[in-house]
Amino acid sequence: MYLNNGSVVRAMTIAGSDSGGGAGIQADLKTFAAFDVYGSSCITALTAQNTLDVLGIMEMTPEFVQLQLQSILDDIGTHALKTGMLSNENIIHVVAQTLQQYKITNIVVDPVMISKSGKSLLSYSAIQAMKEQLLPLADILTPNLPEAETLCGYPITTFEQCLQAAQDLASLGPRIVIIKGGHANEGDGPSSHVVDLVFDGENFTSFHSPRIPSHKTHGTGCTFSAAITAGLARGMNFLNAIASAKSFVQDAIEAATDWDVGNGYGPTNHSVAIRIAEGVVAGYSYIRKDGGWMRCEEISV
Ligand SMILES: Nc1ncnc2c1ncn2[C@@H]1O[C@H](COP(=O)(O)OP(=O)(O)O)[C@@H](O)[C@H]1O
Ligand SMILES: Cc1ncc(COP(=O)(O)O)c(N)n1
Repeated sequence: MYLNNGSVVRAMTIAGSDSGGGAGIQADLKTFAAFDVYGSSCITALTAQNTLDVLGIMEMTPEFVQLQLQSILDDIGTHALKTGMLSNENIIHVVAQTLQQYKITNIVVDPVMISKSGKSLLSYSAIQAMKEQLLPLADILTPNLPEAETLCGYPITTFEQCLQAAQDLASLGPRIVIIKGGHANEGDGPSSHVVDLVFDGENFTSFHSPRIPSHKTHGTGCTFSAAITAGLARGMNFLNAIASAKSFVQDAIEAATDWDVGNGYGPTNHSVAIRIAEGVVAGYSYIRKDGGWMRCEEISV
């Protein structure tokens, strides 16, 4: 187990259970283990789910969510924490309250709303609670494109709109916003690269990787945010944590391309070695120019 100053490094996830094992709590704990980080979990809802569909959802009561959080935080503690499927506003409320009460740091919020199979994982009425109560506590917010559109309230179809959306989301509280590009250009056929855009309140960095032509992408968002959380728990700075997470997800999709697990959006393969920011991910930084942003320096973290 990875040690930091002699202490076992711990990470925690607050999310829904995916009975199929590809997303949610199950993906998060597999990712923490791959990063050699001890993982604990608070389950917000059970889903009866496979790679084709979400057949049913059973929500926990807010009281039981709170009890799980207290039981972990009073004893085990955590160096970083992520949220995934939160299901409703009452759960969001107790989660936000408890994170403040225990002064949790290194909080990654993955604003999970809809499964790859198209089912809602967050009630519509909970979106405002997420914006008002949870986003101000987030160190890192990781929406995919449809989630960023919902939180912003406008469509994002161009790179310029994506730059604007990241700034608008940062104004709601998170220190760092990453808009993930897995869903880009879905209407006109996917592009050859997946670009994840990072805004830290002042500067933009974009991470580019080849788009793997695969349907084994169930749980990629959960895996990505869990990998960032594990990186933060291990003491990485945010860019290194994001770079390591992106290469981990890429390798996990690649390693699952010939898997026969399920008949729909198959899970990724978490049994891949982690690469701790070895200059493997190409990215770009941006400078302000003529009232807009210009891509300039190529970076590798
Ligand atoms: N086909 C793909 N090839 C390579 N990377 C991908 C692919 N699809 C998604 N990713 C990566 O997986 C992560 C999750 O992206 P995305 O699919 O947009 O999120 P979500 O799973 O929340 O919908 C991002 O880092 C993204 O770059
Ligand atoms: C419990 C749970 N949490 C999150 C997701 C999102 O993952 P995906 O978008 O890949 O379906 C999911 N399907 N189930």
